[in-house]
Order: sequence, then C-alpha cells, then structure tokens
Amino acid sequence: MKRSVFTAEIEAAIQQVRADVAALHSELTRYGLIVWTGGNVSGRVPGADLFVIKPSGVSYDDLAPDNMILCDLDGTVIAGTAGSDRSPSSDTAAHAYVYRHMPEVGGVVHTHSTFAVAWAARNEEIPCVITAMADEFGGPIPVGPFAIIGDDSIGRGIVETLSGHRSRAVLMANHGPFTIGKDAKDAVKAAVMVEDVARTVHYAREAGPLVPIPQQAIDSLFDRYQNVYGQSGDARR
Ligand SMILES: O=C(CO)[C@@H](O)[C@@H](O)COP(=O)(O)O
Repeated sequence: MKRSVFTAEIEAAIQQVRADVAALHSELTRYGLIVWTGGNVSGRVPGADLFVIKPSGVSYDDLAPDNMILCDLDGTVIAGTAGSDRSPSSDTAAHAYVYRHMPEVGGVVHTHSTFAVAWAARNEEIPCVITAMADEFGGPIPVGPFAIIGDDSIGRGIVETLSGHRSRAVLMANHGPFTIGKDAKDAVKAAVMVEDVARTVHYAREAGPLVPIPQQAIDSLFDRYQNVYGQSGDARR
C-alpha cells in the first residue's frame, strides 16, 4: 500500500505532535481522570490535514510516540506510517469530526473522570458558581446530546454544543466530558479543570444552595484569565 510522502517540515511537525500527544496521556493518569485504557488525547498536525491519536485499548504504560496513530481529517489511518498497524481510538470519528468543523481547535480530549461523568449522568450542566469556572470556561459547562459511539454523532454533538460557546468542555449526556483546545495540552488542561470544578460544585451543592456569579463578573474574570493570566507565550494568549 503506497505510503504518503510528507515534506521535511510536515514530517517534523508530525513527530512533534506524536511526542506531545504520547506524553500528554500521562497527565490523564496523573490527575486520576481515567482508569485502565479509558480516555484519549489527540492533536492536530499544524499545516496539514492530519491529526495524531492514541491506539484503541492500549495500556497507558505502553503508549509512545511511535505507536500513536496518524489519521487524516476523515479519521482514516495513514497507511505505512508508524503505529498504523494498530486500530486507532474508538473515538477517532468524533475527534476527526471536531477537527473538520472547528478549524481553530488543535487538540481534543475525552475522559471518564468521575465527577464530570456524574453530572453527565444527570444530563445536568455545571452552573458557574466559582471564579475558577468563570476563568477557565467563561460560564456554565454545557451538556451535549446522548450519542452512541460508532459514527459522527458524538462529534456532531460536541460541535453543535461548543461552536460559539466559551466553554472548552462539554458533558456528553450519560457518557462523559470531551474537551477542546488550541493544542492538545490546552485540551488536556480543560479536561483537568472540568473534573476539578465538577467535584467542587458537587460538594458545594451537597452542603447547601449555590449562589450564581453575576454575568458581568463572569465576563470580567474570563477576559482577565484568557488575556492576562500566565505568560505571553501561553497557547491561549
Ligand atoms: O468512552 C469510550 C468510547 O467513547 C472508551 O472506549 C474510551 O474512553 C477509550 O477508548 P479507546 O481506548 O480510545 O478506543
């Protein structure tokens, strides 16, 4: 089967995304966002209609740049490339759909993190009642439609929910969080933060009624965090 030949520049970009995506999977285990082989991270290859995603069902202990899988934006594995002998993540179609319909997205993450999945099981959005949510998500974290894996329906639900929305996280109904970002690291950060705020707001509501933050304050906090917080070279700046 003929292997695609990439320019030296694209080849270098592919290698960098392979290394980044492989390394970022350890952040999901580090923050306790997945168990066993659940979850997945992908990253778009800058300058090419390609993305890299993990192989399906492979232990996180065994993930490495060379067994990440290179796909085109239809989710088709690029034959003859490193890792192409294995099946890509079962969520590849969803990631591909997001990359095709949200050109500004450079990374997609899916987890089954406990508190976020609990909100998804109730089909309940997480209300914006803490400044950490206003900072990171600019408001509530929305619920996406119930969608069965296997075709474009999960990806379509992510795009329909997050297009034009400040949040980089969506709670797919009865399933769990999918997050997007400028790059794979930005999407992983959103996955870490959605679980953190899901847990905090869960406990807060158990103790008593939640107090919403006024919209003007949410807008101000989000603007500061997106445009002032951190360093000028950060992906979101
Ligand atoms: O939630 C799903 C599918 O949506 C799981 O299968 C997913 O977390 C892990 O699947 P992969 O190992 O990436 O194929």
